[in-house]
Amino acid sequence: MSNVSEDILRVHGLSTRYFTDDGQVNAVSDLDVRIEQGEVFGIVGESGSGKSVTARSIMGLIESPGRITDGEIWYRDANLAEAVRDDQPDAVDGDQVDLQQLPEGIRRSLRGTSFSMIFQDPESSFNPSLTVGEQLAEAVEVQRRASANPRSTKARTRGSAYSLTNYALSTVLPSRKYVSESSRERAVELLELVGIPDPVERAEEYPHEYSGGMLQRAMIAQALAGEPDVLVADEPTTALDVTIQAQILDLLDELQTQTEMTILLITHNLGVIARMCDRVGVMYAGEIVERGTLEDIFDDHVHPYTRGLLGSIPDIERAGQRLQPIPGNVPSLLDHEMANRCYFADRCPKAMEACLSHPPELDVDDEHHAVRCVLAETEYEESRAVPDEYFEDDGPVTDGRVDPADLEERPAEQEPTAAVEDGGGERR
Ligand SMILES: Nc1ncnc2c1ncn2[C@@H]1O[C@H](COP(=O)(O)OP(=O)(O)OP(=O)(O)O)[C@@H](O)[C@H]1O
Ligand code: NI
Repeated sequence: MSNVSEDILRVHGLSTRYFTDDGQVNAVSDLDVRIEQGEVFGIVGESGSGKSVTARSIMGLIESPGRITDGEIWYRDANLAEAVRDDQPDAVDGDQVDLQQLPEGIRRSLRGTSFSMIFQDPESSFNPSLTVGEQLAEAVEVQRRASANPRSTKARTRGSAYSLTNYALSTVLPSRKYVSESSRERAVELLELVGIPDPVERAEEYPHEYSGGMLQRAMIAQALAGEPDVLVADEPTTALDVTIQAQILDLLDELQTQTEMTILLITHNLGVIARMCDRVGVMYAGEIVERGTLEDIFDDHVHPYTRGLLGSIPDIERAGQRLQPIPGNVPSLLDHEMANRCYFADRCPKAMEACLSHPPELDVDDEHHAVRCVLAETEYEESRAVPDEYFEDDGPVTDGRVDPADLEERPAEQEPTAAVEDGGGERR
């Protein structure tokens, strides 16, 4: 694991809302995350818990009717800090910069070079009418221009002025005819790096000529073209079949080791978390409800929701047994339908009177392990339990159970990662 306290990213009090015709959707609320340089940080939760909105907020990719309404996103980059300091002193703290306070042009210039994102659906990342090689070469070209910008140490010693304008100008998308031969060569190298056979030939092919797994690899190559410090991977393997899933996870793991980049990995699959991550945040209803190391989450969890997620993992040793989905529905995130209580209380087997006010985040035993649940401080007492009938009129009638597919898309016998249940042999 990486050195303690070298945070590359520090998200504080992040709230992202969507202002829809039905009302305000509280997609992400008061979210805190610290990600250390070089670690793989996982975010896990059921569908609709706000994982993708968190990822897009960090990337600066929230579109109307959505908006980040609150919070800070501190990113550690000494050269960026120096470039910004004069114009926007409030946005700088030592070698960290609050991305939320940067003009959109600067924020945009960081995408691809400082932050890259890969998605569940690789088709969306490629233009169907250009070859994969051409598109990768363009991505490389953007990076080449960016590294000629004042942020690089080389430019700095040559005495270029640090300014926000230089930043924005340096990463304007090049037109295709200016893509250099060396960028084309680098594109082929990238295809090779992500394990695409015959990369010279494959570079000449169009996206539709690639299989799903190959296109996923190509998208990873595209994300790596800018040598990003932080890779945000949103369900990068969900759409793939299990063997390919395992290969892509291996590839990400290998690339992470080679490049020492930091990865924010989003998934609803705790098996993927166990296999890939150093630390985890469990999301529910737009909040991180429990976070900590793998041990904290898998062995010493406090939140009944975390317990519930673990119970819903297919168990290889008990193959054939039914999953235990968490009863009840994910809550509405519409502001006017959210009661000011623990959002999980209506599904929680241990809901007590204290859960009827919204819990703050509480430390468990060390600085890494924190939970939004009164059980961090109080023992469960049956005499204080909220009666089952209490929540029956609270919001829409539940139609029974959560679809286990929301939590785990693969049947037990195909599950690629048994690490969750086998005592953690594959955990790092
Ligand atoms: N463009 C949008 N307009 C309105 N609401 C949105 C929009 N995008 C997301 N939301 C809402 O934000 C909430 C969180 O969505 P998000 O996509 O982050 O969930 P998720 O945890 O990534 O789920 P999944 O596992 O299904 O991808 C949901 O209630 C969703 O309806
Ligand atoms: Ni999502």
